[in-house]
Amino acid sequence: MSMSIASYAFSIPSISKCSDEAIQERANMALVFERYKDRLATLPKEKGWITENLYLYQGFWHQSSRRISVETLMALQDTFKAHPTDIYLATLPKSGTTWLKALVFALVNRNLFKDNCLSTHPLLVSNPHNCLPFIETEIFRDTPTYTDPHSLRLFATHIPYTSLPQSILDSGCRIVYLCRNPKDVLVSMFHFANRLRDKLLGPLTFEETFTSFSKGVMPTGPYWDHVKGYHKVSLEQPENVLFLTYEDMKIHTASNVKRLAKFLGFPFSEDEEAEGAIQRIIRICSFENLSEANKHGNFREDIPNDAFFREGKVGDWTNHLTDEMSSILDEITKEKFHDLHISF
Ligand SMILES: Nc1ncnc2c1ncn2[C@@H]1O[C@H](COP(=O)(O)OS(=O)(=O)O)[C@@H](OP(=O)(O)O)[C@H]1O
Repeated sequence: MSMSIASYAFSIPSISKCSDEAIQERANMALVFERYKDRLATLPKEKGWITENLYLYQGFWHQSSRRISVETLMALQDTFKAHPTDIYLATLPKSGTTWLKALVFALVNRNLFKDNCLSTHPLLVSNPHNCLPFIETEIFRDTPTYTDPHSLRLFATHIPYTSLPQSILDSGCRIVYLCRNPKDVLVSMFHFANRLRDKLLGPLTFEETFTSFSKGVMPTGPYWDHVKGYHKVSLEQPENVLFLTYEDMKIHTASNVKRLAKFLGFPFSEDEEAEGAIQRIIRICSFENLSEANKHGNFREDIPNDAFFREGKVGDWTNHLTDEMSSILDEITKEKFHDLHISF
């Protein structure tokens, strides 16, 4: 299925949330948590990273009582209706979600924000997470993000492939999966969790996060099963699922943005390429530009904007993992990915 930009009306999510909406959202969240509390109580649990516990549901570990949580997943599985034209950006947390959201938002909306209005480009005045929502948070909204039934809907999700709401699996919509070296995911998650973790729970040590990660216990982990689920379907249904890696995106950014645009049905014309449209998008979404735009303010009441921007580099794990830790993760990855061609 190929689309042209002209054939779709975009509704860009509203960037500032008024306080009435936020209050309503919190009330809706409380109702969802209440509805699934009995099921939650039956699930095995382990010590959490950001929240006190993680719960094992359908083979993956999830937080509870948060916007992205096991109760939200259950509610989505019960009620979420996908459209065949939806686009989902799937990632394990800390794999480059924010960057991918920015790139996809910038490329599909490129005709709305040309050079002359760059200073007001949504990505340079707001957090990419405001521009492209997670389906996990849609469940709490009274008014859906995309109100126009004909608009193309762009969503992100951390849900493992095998737990996606059935309507997404049945809809034939497109999914982009971004995967990152497990050692950099671990390090990024370690820093993120310690920033966001409730102070009453005390800080996490790197050793304990390493042990949990190796056992597969991290939000929406095991890491390896999450990656394998999407990788398998990208081989079976390449027209529906595009599999990318953060590391390759870093080295070959332009060719990957071009590939993304084609896969999503928004290919760059020769003229656009010649006039530098791809480079413009890459520039807007660079770590430097996005982190500068998100130096201040909060994404949510409990999440500062700058928590999503730390180093933005490949290989920061060398500053955190001992040789022994590195070999252990290499061994697990080799064993779990032995039949896959994924390189970082
Ligand atoms: N524009 C851009 N380019 C490259 N890298 C970027 C960019 N924006 C964010 N980052 C880095 O991505 C890491 C955060 O991961 P996620 O965005 O997946 O986090 S989240 O799941 O949405 O919470 C986190 O990685 P670490 O720096 O290694 O912690 C961010 O710094």
